[in-house]
This record gives sequence, C-alpha cells and structure tokens, in this order.
Amino acid sequence: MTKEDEKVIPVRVALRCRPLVPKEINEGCQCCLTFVPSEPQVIVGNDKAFTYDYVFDPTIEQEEVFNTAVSPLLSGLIRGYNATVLAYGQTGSGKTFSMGGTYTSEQENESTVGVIPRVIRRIFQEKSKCADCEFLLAVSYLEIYNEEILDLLCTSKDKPIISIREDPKDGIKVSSTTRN
Ligand SMILES: Nc1ncnc2c1ncn2[C@@H]1O[C@H](COP(=O)(O)OP(=O)(O)OP(=O)(O)O)[C@@H](O)[C@H]1O
Repeated sequence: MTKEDEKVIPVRVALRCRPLVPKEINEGCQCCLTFVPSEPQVIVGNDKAFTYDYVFDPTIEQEEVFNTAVSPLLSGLIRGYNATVLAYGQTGSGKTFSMGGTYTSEQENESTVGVIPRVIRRIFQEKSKCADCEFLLAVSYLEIYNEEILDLLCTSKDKPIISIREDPKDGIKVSSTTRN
C-alpha cells in the first residue's frame, strides 16, 4: 500500500486465524491455510491467495493484534476522531475471544485479554496523562440478536424497544440506550 492509499482508505481489514480448538484436534481437523512470512497474505488450499491489511496467524497473541491493528486507531481517537472495530466471522471463529476475554478484575492483566478491555485501559491511561483536559466517558452496550436490538446495560425487566433511526442532522442513531 502506498502513502497515498493510506490517506484515502479509511477501513483496514485484518484476518485472524485462530488455532484449532481441542475438539477439532480430537476430530483430526487440520488447518487448510498457509501464511506467507512477512506478508499480510494467506493461501487457502494450494493456490488461492488473499491479501489483507494485516494477517494474524494462529501463533499471534492478543497483545500483538492490539498493538498492530487497534492501537493506531486510539492515537486518532485521543485527537478527536471516531473509530470502530468490528469483529466479523462465522460462529466459533474467535470474535468473542479477540474482542473480550476479561470478565473479572482478577483477569485484567492476563495475556488473553482482548481488544475491548485493552482499549478501555488505554483510554484511562491517556486520560490520566492529561490533567488539564475535561473528559466525558460514556459507554453503551448493545446486542443485535435475531434482528432485535438488546440494551445489555438496561437492568429493568421491561426493557424498552430500541430502534435504529436516521436523523437528518446526526445521521444514523440508535434510540434511547442506557449510557453509563
Ligand atoms: N486466538 C485464539 N487462541 C486460542 N483460542 C481461541 C482463539 N480464538 C478463539 N479461540 C477459542 O475458540 C473458541 C471459539 O471462539 P469464540 O467463542 O470467540 O468464537 P465466536 O466467533 O465469538 O463464536 P460465536 O459467533 O458462536 O459467538 C473458544 O473456545 C475460544 O476460546
């Protein structure tokens, strides 16, 4: 990719291949991908080559994924730019592992911690470096399941129905979510 391309393409695609899980090993499954050393390229079977912005083979750990693909977005975020990290893949491919990985404060420093807790940690680190700035941090947590949007931070039993609306001024908006 040239310097010019970097300026105009605002989306980067990373391919991550997880290791085989014990069940797959027991069933005799084998990895059908070959990784090209030092190139962001993967070969499926014998001859189908695909190139991405980043390719992470099964040996690559959470820290390197974060440092390579996510950390540059945070530099922009601190300077006021929006950023989105989207995990996409078939069921069992490793989206939750890559994005999550911490459920208790004891797990916070484990190497398996994923993107979301690492991002949150970095935001608070940056905040503490900037004593004379005012920060407002808010978080919403939504799940889209069977085409319904669920507000995962809403504790009430009668959860409000959440819809997606298009606002002429603010663009696409998700209505009335809980912000903590
Ligand atoms: N990079 C990895 N290293 C080791 N284990 C991994 C890795 N990625 C995923 N796994 C393991 O693979 C299994 C499936 O991963 P995960 O649950 O994250 O998939 P998913 O894409 O979120 O699935 P679903 O869409 O069904 O929720 C889990 O047991 C997880 O621990």
